[in-house]
Amino acid sequence: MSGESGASGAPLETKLPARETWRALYAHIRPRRALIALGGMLTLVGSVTGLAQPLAAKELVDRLGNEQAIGSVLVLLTALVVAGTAIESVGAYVLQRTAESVVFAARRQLVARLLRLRLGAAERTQPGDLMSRVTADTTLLRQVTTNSLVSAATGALTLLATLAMMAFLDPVLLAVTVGVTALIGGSLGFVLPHIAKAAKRAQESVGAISAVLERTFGAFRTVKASGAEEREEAAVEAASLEAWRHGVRAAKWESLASSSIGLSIQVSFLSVLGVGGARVASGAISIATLVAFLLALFYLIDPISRLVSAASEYQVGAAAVARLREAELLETEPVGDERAAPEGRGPASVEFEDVSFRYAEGLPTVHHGVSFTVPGGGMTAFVGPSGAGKTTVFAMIERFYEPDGGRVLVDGVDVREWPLDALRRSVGYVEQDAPVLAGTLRENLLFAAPDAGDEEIAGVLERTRLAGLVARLPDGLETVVGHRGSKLSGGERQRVAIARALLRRPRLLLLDEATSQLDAANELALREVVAEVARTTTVLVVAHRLSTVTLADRIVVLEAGTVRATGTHDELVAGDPLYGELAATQLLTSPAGS
Ligand SMILES: Nc1ncnc2c1ncn2[C@@H]1O[C@H](COP(=O)(O)OP(=O)(O)OP(=O)(O)O)[C@@H](O)[C@H]1O
Repeated sequence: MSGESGASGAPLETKLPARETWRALYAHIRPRRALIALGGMLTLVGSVTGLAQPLAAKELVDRLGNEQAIGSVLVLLTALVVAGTAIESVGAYVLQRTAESVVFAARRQLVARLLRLRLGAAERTQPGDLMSRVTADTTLLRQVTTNSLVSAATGALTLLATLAMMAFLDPVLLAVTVGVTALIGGSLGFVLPHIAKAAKRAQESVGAISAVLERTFGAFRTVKASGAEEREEAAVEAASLEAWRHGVRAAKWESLASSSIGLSIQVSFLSVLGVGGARVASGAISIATLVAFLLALFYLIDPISRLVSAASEYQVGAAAVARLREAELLETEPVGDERAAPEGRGPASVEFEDVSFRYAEGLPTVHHGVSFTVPGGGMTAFVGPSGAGKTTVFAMIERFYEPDGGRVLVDGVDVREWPLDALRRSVGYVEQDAPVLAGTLRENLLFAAPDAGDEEIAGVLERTRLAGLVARLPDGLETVVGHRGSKLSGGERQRVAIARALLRRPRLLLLDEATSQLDAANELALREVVAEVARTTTVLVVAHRLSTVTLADRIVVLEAGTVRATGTHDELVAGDPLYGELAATQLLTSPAGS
């Protein structure tokens, strides 16, 4: 198979209209809106309690002026401060907790979708970029779905309440304040879009870093053997630098936004002091009113800051939500109704009816009307030049891809009518490069059949001639096999993969033989395994070795996406020149066209 899993896919498009961004965002919030409302209410109550403080302070100053007792007002003021702080911190906890839940749910939901992506959709993406969407982008939801939403709501309400109180104190001074603030705050409209753009770029760069890292660690030996460490390092550094640059740019705009609030309050403060002083002198307002107004002005900083930072955070969150949405929109596999599964027993039959297929638009057609029939049981070998479409036959049986024309039938039922789970439960698939996953040997064996018991494992190890290897290993089945099974030999990896497939008790075993040469002992072991499995299961083998083909009950010769001939080894040697040539070289996959 080709289809490298490296940084081969094009990055996904990251544009989402504002309305849809909001809708996607709301979908994350919806299940937890009650808790967010509760957190918001508590925060609001906390802020309102804070807001009562200037009024209490005014009372205090008034009483001082009139030489009245201030003890009770001081107690009230202290109680307000303590209660306000306590309520606010409970509110903050509720919100943070909910934020974590939003992130958790988003991750769970995204991973559930990503694991069910169609192979074609997954191949169009960069795995590292998808990973960063699950890890980094979801984290950004934390702020935007809770804190910034609540900040916006509570900020707006507190702002209104503060303004109302200011109007009550002195409408003229309020007009001065609003005038100055609006003048400076107006510049925000210019700043916010820059934050959104920089945040999006920064997240894309984080995705790019993951993509390069995934490529590097996915092919670590190749990187080392190619002496590519420095180039890979440079690629990560370039992406990191991009992330840094956009992060710094966002920080610049954000600091400009928040300093504009500070500035507007400072200027308002001075203006109110000037205008207010004149009004006190003219007797229009009392000194206590001016003090209360200046305090209220101080309280204006908080809601305005909240509104501005909510707006900034929304811009950052919107970039993340857009990236999550794109990943969610990738096409997933249809599951199908389990109850509709055909009731097959024993070895399964396979039929291709005039199947035509290409991997994607714009790519060459791989199958040009492939037809063949394999009855249940026995072993069928697929041979042909490299690139003839042999592995693709297996991918179609597993319904990794669907034919553009014709039908693929398993047990006489179109694979598109099989529930996917049931289809794949019936099929055991051993890939060409026989991936063994990181973890222990036991974890690898149980990967496809987690419920298999020790006896069953022992039986399969015996059948796949792995019992001796396991006995030799100091930790037996608990031996850690390394990333992609790098601590096992190629032949062992292939047999571990066969053992894994057999534990699933398939009715059809697809074995994509390794092209690499195995030593004589390994090759013999593999032949014995295949011959034995073929007694109880339909075995299809993409064969690269003559020794495998000679065992086959029937052979399908593929060339350039069509079935060229079918028959037994002897029939084909006599009747098909291409097969004769392939067989003569002992190696059944010659380079295409040779
Ligand atoms: N995932 C994929 N996306 C796009 N093209 C692919 C993909 N997999 C295979 N191809 C292309 O389809 C053609 C057939 O590939 P296939 O792997 O089926 O050949 P094969 O006969 O198994 O070859 P080999 O013996 O070398 O394994 C090749 O030209 C290959 O480049």
